[in-house]
Amino acid sequence: MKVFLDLWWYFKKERKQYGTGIFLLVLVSFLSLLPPYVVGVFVDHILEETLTQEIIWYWTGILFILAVLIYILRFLWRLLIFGSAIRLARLLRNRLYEHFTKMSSSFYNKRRTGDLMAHSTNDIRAIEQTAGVGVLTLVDSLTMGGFVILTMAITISWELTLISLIPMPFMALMTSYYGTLLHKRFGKAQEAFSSLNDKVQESVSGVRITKTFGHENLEIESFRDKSEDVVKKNISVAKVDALFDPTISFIVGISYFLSIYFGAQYVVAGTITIGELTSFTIYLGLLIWPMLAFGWLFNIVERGRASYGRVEKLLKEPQAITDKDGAVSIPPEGDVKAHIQSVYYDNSQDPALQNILFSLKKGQTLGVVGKTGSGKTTLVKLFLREVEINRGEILFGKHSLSEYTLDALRKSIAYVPQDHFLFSATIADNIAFGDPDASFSSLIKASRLASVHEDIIQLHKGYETVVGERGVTLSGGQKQRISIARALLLDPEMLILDDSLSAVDAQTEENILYALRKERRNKTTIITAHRLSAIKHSDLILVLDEGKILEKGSHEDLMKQKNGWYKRMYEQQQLESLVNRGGRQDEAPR
Ligand SMILES: Nc1ncnc2c1ncn2[C@@H]1O[C@H](COP(=O)(O)OP(=O)(O)OP(=O)(O)O)[C@@H](O)[C@H]1O
Repeated sequence: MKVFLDLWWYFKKERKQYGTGIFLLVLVSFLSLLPPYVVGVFVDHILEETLTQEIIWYWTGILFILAVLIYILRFLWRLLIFGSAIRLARLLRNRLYEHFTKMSSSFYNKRRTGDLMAHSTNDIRAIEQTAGVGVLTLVDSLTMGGFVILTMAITISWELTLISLIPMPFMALMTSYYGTLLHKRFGKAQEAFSSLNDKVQESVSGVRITKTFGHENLEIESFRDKSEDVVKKNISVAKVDALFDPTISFIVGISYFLSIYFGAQYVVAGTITIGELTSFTIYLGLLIWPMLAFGWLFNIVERGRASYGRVEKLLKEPQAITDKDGAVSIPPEGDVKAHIQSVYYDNSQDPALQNILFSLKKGQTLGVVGKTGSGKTTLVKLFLREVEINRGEILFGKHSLSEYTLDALRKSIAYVPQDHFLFSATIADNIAFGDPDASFSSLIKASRLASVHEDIIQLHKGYETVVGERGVTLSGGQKQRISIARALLLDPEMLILDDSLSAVDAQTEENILYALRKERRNKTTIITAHRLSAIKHSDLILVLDEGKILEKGSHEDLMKQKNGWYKRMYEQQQLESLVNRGGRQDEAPR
């Protein structure tokens, strides 16, 4: 029952709804006691031959009014209690979602997507059940059970009531035992479901690679295993679940047996009337529901407790990177001065970056190159505060990056990641993602700058073409350029292109870079690349190697360094480009 204490904050918050709902529920329980009493009255009148038409009209009239009243009250309490439970689910779902959006990439590296999806669906549903059906069964089993027992004891016979209740403690023992068993098995079933969810997510997103490697059968087999596991674990839950009803019916059956056996003797002895015994057995029938409800209550509460525990644990997971107290909320603007002594990833002993010093005037372009794994992405992620600097700082405008709110940074900086992502929406919506109110002409302008406008208008519905998983398939280069257009639409103070030109051809790359130089004259740009042509025109170029600066300067400076990495790479790439063009020198050297 601890889960009710855990949810107390919500019950307090919705106290009006829950209070009224519970009051009506208790009222219904109370009103339900009348019909068995009326049946007893009828039986005794029939036996005593005193039943008149007037008595029939009187009591059936009362029963009719009662039925209508109970009908309305039942509708109302359902609305109040279940409505509040649904709102709790919404609240928790939104909290989880909000939390997910705030978590850093290391959180997602540790967690499986399927698991997170299972928490947002199954666990929330189990909590909703606890706050709805759980509250109903708790209140109903206690009040209805209590009222019925009291009525039987007071109005008929307390001795017979005690006798009929003898089997009940066994019911409490059994349900508590089943409840514990269920808790364990439900936890395992939930884990298996998470794992299946994860498998589906992974298989669907990786279906192309699976096909390419001809691993369909292996995938199908592994999916079957997981699915089989879910079935097995759910059946083991169902087995315990299935024990509840028969156990309770059996125990209630014994109660019936005892009350009829002893009740008949009381009637013979004249202690109670036949009408009263009839009422008594009907009351006993009314006890079945509260007892069943009590059994279910354990079941529901156990599930709810497990689920609430998991959701709470997730919500308590701290955000790795948060705003400082009194952080500056004005979006940064101005020069950049980086003085990075070291940057470590959580799980790593070696620094991902060390001793990176450079300055950039507002409006300048920084090019970052280096071997794969040299730290280029890590460096640009510092600007977004996706990764934190351990020692040192980066000044952007008047303050260090860590002194701005994350919101302010996001407003100033637009980032085009290596692994671009398009939503299942129209191209227009994808581009307008950062500014849904942007005018159509600004979308076109951004697309032109990103050299993707011509490609878009060739599609059958132009900007209204749906892309992403359910839409047309675009080439890697087209997706990259749409991602660039999405960032350019914001006309950000700082634009970061993280190897974002890798999938476009040399000519398109040249066009985009030319457009950026022209349009973003006063705005800062950072470009990381493997192809040196993408950063050749930068005001400052950093060559990184194992997280350190190997070379630093403009293209001209670096070309002067004899046997330098940059010079060698540039010449090699020039040669490759020449070979690719079939030895034609007609294009400008890049
Ligand atoms: N989330 C992470 N956790 C731990 N180590 C990481 C993480 N991300 C990157 N690294 C490590 O940090 C180093 C720099 O990686 P980074 O991605 O910045 O290199 P990069 O130059 O951008 O590489 P590429 O050109 O392949 O994109 C690598 O050794 C990498 O293994």
